[in-house]
Amino acid sequence: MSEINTLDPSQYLIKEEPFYQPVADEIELFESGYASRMPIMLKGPTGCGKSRFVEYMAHKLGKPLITVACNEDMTASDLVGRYLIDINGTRWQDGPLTVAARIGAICYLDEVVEARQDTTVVIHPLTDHRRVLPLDKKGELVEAHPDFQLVISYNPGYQSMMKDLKQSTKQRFGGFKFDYPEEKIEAEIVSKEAGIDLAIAEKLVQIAQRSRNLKGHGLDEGISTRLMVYAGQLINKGVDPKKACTMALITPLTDDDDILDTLMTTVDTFFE
Ligand SMILES: Nc1ncnc2c1ncn2[C@@H]1O[C@H](COP(=O)(O)OP(=O)(O)OP(=O)(O)O)[C@@H](O)[C@H]1O
Repeated sequence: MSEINTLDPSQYLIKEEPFYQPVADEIELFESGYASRMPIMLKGPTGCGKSRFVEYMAHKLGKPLITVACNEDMTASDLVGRYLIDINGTRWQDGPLTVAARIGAICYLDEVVEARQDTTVVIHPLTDHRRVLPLDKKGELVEAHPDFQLVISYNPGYQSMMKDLKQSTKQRFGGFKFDYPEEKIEAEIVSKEAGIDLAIAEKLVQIAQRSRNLKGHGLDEGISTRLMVYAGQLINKGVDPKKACTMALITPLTDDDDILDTLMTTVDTFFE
């Protein structure tokens, strides 16, 4: 692929408005943060709407969105770029962070805490008054486009001493604390996303809430909104609700047979 294509912002625009159900005043606050291009951190459990929120905001602001799923094997070069060798010799290829800084995209680093600390520090000069990205290997200093914004997410539940952001990284961001929405709102989200009756969505939420009470008592995480949407989609396709719950809500959650039995009993009380 030629570099011209990589730098075409239109390919990163979100064409259709994603459905996002606000929980409080996060939309207005994010807009205010964006006005000063404040780097933003989204904290919260898996599948609670963080990525959807960023997609929605990128669409609302009319800005391209470049998302990077971070992992522990990721190096700074994966973000910034590297030299590649091909038949024509050596050429530089920008990484996603560099592309975003050049074209003025919102760059979303999902699960940033997974990346090693020596990788995360590359964002430092981009997230203070300098707004620059040094490409050391290339000998170039990229000045961020005026529209560029950095957004990161992480799940504090997975945090350990080894996997945490340095204070010097944390204190470069404004933050939003996400959680699963309150019952009524979550049922509306599941009903709308999966195309099922509100009454059925409410039952799924009840089951999820029971599982969330088991967090720390045999479960690392309770059932997420995402899994409920999966269950709802199966029900929408005519799958028996009990089977849908087993497949989408219960089986992926744990390998502990006792907990699986407990959760299945909960499903039985809501769906005959
Ligand atoms: N407020 C919301 N409005 C609309 N849909 C939502 C909302 N919250 C959750 N969802 C639904 O839940 C799904 C999972 O949300 P999302 O992918 O944003 O999770 P996440 O918090 O980014 O998770 P992860 O940390 O695992 O990446 C979405 O695809 C969407 O169907």
